[in-house]
Amino acid sequence: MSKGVIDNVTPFTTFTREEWAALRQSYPMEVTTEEIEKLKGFNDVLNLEEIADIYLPLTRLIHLHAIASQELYRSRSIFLQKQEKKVPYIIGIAGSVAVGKSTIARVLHTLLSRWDRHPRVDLVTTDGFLYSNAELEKRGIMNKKGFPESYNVHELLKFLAELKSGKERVEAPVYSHITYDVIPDEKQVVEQPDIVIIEGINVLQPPRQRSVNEEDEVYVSDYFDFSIYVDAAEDHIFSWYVERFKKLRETAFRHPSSYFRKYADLNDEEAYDFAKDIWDRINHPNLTENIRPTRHRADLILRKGGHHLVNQIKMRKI
Ligand SMILES: Nc1ncnc2c1ncn2[C@@H]1O[C@H](COP(=O)(O)OP(=O)(O)OP(=O)(O)O)[C@@H](O)[C@H]1O
Ligand SMILES: CC(C)(CO)[C@@H](O)C(=O)NCCC(=O)O
Repeated sequence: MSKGVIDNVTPFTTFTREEWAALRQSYPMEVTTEEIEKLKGFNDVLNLEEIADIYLPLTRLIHLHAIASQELYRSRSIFLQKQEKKVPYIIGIAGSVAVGKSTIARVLHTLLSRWDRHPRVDLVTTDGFLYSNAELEKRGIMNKKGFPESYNVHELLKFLAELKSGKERVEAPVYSHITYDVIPDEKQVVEQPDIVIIEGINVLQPPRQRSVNEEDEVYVSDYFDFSIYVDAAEDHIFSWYVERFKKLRETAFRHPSSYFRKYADLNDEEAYDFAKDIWDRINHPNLTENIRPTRHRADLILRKGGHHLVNQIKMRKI
């Protein structure tokens, strides 16, 4: 039985695409031309109706949560009779490799920045917290990239703890999909954000080792104010993985420092076989063993069908 359902009682309310899209009418929400340009800039096949029907209501919901959380914070400061440091509202986005997490994270980034109450939105991917290839080789887990043991979770927890303690300037390591490795000495600086979106396959995973000291047993998601799991049928995700792999032959794989340089000239059939091999050996087992089991920890589950169109939304009631 899944963790999200106990004796047929579920903590989620389910919306069809149509029911969810209708929520948009409760508040006038439009996307400006400037926002459309920004969204097209990072993904030119994004469907704008999808932005309007799915992501505008979602950002409105998150906006309401973020405002309520700011109010709660203010009341707490009054109760404690001291001005606490400003802390960001943190959103986690989880899901399989190639399910579309970074695309959704960027859409939310653009749309959430529109509100005066929380204009400073930052986006951080947990890819930067992967161990370097050299370290993965040393540990003999180069073929486990993306598995829980391939991340420096301690560093990720430290980063989140610093953010949530109101530290003014926090740094995160950066990963390159071109060199297929962490970039040495490059850091992403996050300064006094109102909202931080943390996107990665591992963000809802439990600690790997049980701690001797219970107080040390912290989940990455303990730092989240809101979390989203992006879901889709395996065959869709696999086809998006293959499509992206094929597209990368014309772009990232041609880059002089690309790790996959030698694959830039694969024909379609060879590219399919190569992508399928990586999928079968690494990303698919990771999805079934480590990623999908975290689905019901999310506050919201977005389920996508063909063409990346969301066809169902589950929202946590409590
Ligand atoms: N809403 C969308 N509309 C059209 N294409 C999309 C959409 N979302 C994602 N894609 C495409 O699907 C592929 C996977 O998307 P994306 O890179 O966002 O996934 P991801 O979950 O962040 O993957 P990874 O974990 O490997 O970084 C990309 O080729 C992307 O362009
Ligand atoms: C960096 C991750 C783990 C997550 O984004 C993923 O894109 C990845 O590189 N997985 C390893 C197998 C592969 O190359 O697809």
